[in-house]
Amino acid sequence: MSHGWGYEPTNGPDTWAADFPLANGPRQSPINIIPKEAHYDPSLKALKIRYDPSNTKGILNNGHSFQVDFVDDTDSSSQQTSTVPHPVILYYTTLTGGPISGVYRLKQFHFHWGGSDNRGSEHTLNGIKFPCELHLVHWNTKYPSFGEAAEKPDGLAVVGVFLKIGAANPRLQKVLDALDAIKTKGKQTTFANFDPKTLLPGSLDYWTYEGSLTTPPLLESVTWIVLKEPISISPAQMAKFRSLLFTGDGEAPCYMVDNYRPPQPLKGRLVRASFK
Ligand SMILES: NCCOCCOCCNC(=O)c1ccc(S(N)(=O)=O)cc1
Ligand SMILES: [Zn+2]
Repeated sequence: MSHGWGYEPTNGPDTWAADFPLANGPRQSPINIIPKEAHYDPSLKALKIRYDPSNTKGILNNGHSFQVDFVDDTDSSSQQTSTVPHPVILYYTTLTGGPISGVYRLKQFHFHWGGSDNRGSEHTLNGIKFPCELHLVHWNTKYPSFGEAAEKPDGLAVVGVFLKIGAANPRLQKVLDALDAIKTKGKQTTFANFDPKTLLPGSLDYWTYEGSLTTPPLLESVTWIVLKEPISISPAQMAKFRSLLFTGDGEAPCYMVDNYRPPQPLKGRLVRASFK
């Protein structure tokens, strides 16, 4: 029985408003970015992504995409074991600067992609779709948890990176090699320390606007930071993404492709550019 939101005709983006009325809200994502209509804002700071030897928690096929999860809380469970109190030293990957104030902590990154190279990204540039888009999801540490932050207008910050077809990207290889172990919905596997900064392009020039989660519950809590410079992915590496399944073990297999929401109305929002 097919239930729950997805990307098929019966449960895809055009049907989401029925269960998630925010779908027609005033600050929905993604959007089409028109560089000529973006406003250069000299007060925007440079993005600062500080990678500490943070514990990459694992990699998961959640039935909509796959995500690499990071330790983003003081893991209380590990403090219960020993009788002798020991400091649990946890490092976090944090985002500061840019359009945001305060410290946002990386929770996970994931991708959206198409069934062929002419589509797949969520944000578009002058109406152009890229074959794939990376999202690095961070939450504002002024709130106690991701779940709480996700309900606040300044709770989340997602860095979006376009991927374009080109030479094989060695930085993706470690992620790609893990996909064999998470082919179907619900599968997860461990994933050793991974430096998410290695996935970023040379330039951190960006566009920024106030938006939302691009999947249900579509919460309007995201400051979007979309990088101007894409990173590369090869056709063979794209094929690896497309070999994942939306479906779980034992279900009729359905390839995980076209897991992107199309651009939403701007509704008067301003898109600012960090560069001229
Ligand atoms: N009170 C509980 C609220 O829970 C938070 C809601 O999020 C549930 C899971 N979804 C996500 O975490 C989530 C994260 C990022 C993106 S996206 N594609 O906008 O980057 C989409 C979805
Ligand atoms: Zn996303």
